[in-house]
Amino acid sequence: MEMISVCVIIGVVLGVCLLVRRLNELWYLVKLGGRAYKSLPPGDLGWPVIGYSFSSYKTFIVQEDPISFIQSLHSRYGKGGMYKTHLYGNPTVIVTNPEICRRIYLDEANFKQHYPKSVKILEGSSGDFSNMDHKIAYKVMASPMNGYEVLSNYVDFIEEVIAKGLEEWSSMMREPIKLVDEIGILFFKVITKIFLGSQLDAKTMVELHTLYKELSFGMVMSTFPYDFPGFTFHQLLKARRKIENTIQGVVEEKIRRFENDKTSEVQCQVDKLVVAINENGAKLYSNNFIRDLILGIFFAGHSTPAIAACWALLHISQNPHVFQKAKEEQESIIRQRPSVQKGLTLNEIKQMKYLTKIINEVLRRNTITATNFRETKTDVNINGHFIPKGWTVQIWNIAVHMDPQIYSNPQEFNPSRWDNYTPKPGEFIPFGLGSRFCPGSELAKLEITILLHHFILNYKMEGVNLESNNNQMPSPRPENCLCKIIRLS
Ligand code: HEM
Repeated sequence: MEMISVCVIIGVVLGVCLLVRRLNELWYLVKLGGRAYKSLPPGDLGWPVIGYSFSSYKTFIVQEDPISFIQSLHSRYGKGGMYKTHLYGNPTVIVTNPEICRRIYLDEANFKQHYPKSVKILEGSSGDFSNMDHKIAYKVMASPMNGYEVLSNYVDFIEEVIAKGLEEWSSMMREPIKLVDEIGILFFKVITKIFLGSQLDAKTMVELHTLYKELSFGMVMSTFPYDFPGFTFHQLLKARRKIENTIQGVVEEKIRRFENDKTSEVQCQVDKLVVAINENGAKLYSNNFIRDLILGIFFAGHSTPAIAACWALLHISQNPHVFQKAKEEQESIIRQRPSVQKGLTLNEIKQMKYLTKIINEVLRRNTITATNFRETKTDVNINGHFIPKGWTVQIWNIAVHMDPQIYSNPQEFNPSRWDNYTPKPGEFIPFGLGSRFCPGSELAKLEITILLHHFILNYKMEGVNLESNNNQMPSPRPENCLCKIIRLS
């Protein structure tokens, strides 16, 4: 009798679980209607509210293996490259097929950028930046970082910062350094110079760098975006306010300089924005716009290229044949240099064909921006699959780059796979595509190239532990990589 009761209880519990588990499906079935529901991409909406958020969290944070999440979708629902799911409170379609990723990136009529609230925090608090027409805002962001002439102007400065940085790290030989942080500080110097004209003092630079680290950590961990003491989101807002205050101080100082001295020289992008006026003589960009623009640019402008550069140093140090081939190329370029020439030129950088392959391979193998987010503006039909208006679409750049049908043996770090290889459209998307294509891509590649050039010719690395301490969020990065940089005699 007792046995029967236990079985009944277990049966009821399982039945209830099964029913609850199906509630999300039933909710969308009723909401969309049977036909529309059936033409959604294959997949599973999971539990009510939480959907598959915990699985996604587990694969990124606990297992540090986002590809296993995609592999399980492939094995359960086929390799169509579009899967419905439910993540972080939103019905979501995950896209892993290169052609569909490309199509979504380029389709501004049907898709808009959409990030979780914790990431949107980067837009700043005033709304002046996010409400600005995107084409204008993009031009303001991209113009100081693109084009042959513009970039030529930065080569000397970047080289100086990097050469000094490497020298300092090697002089602290007994103390291992946290590589990704140290490179981040160097690249921070570059981006502040480009946008502010001068560098911030060392203390402010380190403070900002630490606050930005808090920000990126909080953006990931803040699963509940509510501003209550004790919640990560609360800490996130506090960090952002501190960053805003510091940047605001810098912008106001510049405004005062131009007010006090009308002939003051315009030296950098922020100067240009501060003095810009419209046809009626009114200020073109509000102070809040400028502050929020800088807040976002500083975030994007130092951490992502630093992570890529760190991976590059680790890979070449762990692959002696790659290091040797790269060294031969660098030495050959230096041998051809006129004796009067002091430093690198952009023309020399353009000759670094093998180094370019190394950087491409890093951007593929360690896709820094693993996913990008969009939202459907209207009901959309792609390859016979229906995506309802208002759904989130996650473009999985990392899945494209780790697809064995596109890149054989994708786990292998192999710069030579780029010999005579041009990826098909959508198959290599480290910087996205379309109107939101990363405006800092050229600058990032320039910084990484100059760092590798100096490292390969003059230094080596010791004490690397590539296998452990990687972190997948917010970007796949060798978070805790400690190493020594040693100058070759
Ligand atoms: C290896 C380094 C970098 C990687 C992998 C990277 C990746 C990306 C990607 C994938 C996007 C597209 C986002 C989307 O479509 O939603 C993007 C946008 C952006 N990136 Fe980068 N980025 C890097 C370096 C930089 C640098 C150095 C800067 C500038 C200082 C920068 C500034 C930006 C900005 C401002 C956007 C937003 C563009 C917009 O929304 O219109 N990035 N980046």
